Amino acid sequence: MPFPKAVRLVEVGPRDGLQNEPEPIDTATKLELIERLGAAGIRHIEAASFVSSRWVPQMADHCEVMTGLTRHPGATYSALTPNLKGLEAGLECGVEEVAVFGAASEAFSQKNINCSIAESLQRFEPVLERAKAVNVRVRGYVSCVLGCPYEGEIAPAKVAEVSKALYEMGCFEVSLGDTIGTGTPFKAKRLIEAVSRDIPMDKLAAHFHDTYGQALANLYAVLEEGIAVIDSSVAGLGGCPYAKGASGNVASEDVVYMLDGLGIETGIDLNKLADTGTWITQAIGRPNRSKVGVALAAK
Ligand SMILES: CC(C)(COP(=O)([O-])OP(=O)([O-])OC[C@H]1O[C@@H](n2cnc3c(N)ncnc32)[C@H](O)[C@@H]1OP(=O)([O-])[O-])[C@@H](O)C(=O)NCCC(=O)NCCSC(=O)C[C@@](C)(O)CC(=O)[O-]
Repeated sequence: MPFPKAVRLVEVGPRDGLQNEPEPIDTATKLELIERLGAAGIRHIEAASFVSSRWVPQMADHCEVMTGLTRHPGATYSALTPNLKGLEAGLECGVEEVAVFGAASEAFSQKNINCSIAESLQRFEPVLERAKAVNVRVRGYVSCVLGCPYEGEIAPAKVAEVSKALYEMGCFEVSLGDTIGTGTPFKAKRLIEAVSRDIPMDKLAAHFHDTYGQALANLYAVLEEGIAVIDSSVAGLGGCPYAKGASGNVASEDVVYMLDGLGIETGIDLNKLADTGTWITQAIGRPNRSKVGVALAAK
């Protein structure tokens, strides 16, 4: 299949990137991060998470973030909502798009959201119904699509089954999470082949972590399959609190640099994005995990 002409980047840095930070990050820093990402041309930003603050304290200021952010024209600011309680809280704070998150691994589902895969799908149904009633789009995540920290290998058929359930429930897009970054390119291709039998390619997204340094190679492989939506995190921030050792998402700067080189449009200003990566890593005292970001900063 030819490469897509354009890719939509979903920036998950403010949520996936920051949710695991041990020290509290003030709301003003999160808001400035979101503003800078918007100014760099990113038009889809996952800004917060309406989960239990006992489970994920870093996301406790979700409402202040959603109500305080500066909206760029044409941009969408979304939030995670694992259940109806999360959705109702999000709606009160003006969320315009939400995401439910399940897993292709039973053990990960239990650790992450405290229920089985089947129970999670039951929890998501009322979220989808209520969101539809108020015209809020729902994205669906599937974690552990290329490996699980507790169960090891995960069969593509299992990922396809959970993804199909989310899509049939009404999720407008299903994002496939290589939560612990163990995937490799052929495996990533086989995964997309399996999942795209039931879901149109343009309703799928790749959400790859870079723990083993494979994320860009895996993205190249799935671009060849026709994937045109990529999740990434500025400066490669992040890691999942329920996947020990998981490092951040693939760095947004690295993805944009690769896509620019392939002649694939993103609408994103790489220099502004790289400046944002330099700024946020200095602001929170983290190393910049974007090779492109580091290289551009050194120029
Ligand atoms: C899902 C729950 C809430 C279930 O948690 P639970 O304990 O099973 O839920 P519960 O219904 O039994 O409620 C227990 C308590 O939590 C409260 N509660 C219940 N729901 C909410 C809510 N929405 N917001 C705030 N509070 C909530 C509820 O009110 C109650 O409070 P209490 O009466 O004990 O004071 C919990 O397990 C949780 O918050 N988990 C956190 C999961 C998480 O955020 N994980 C990281 C994000 S996923 C990820 O990073 C992967 C992804 C998406 O990036 C893709 C990839 O890379 O793979």
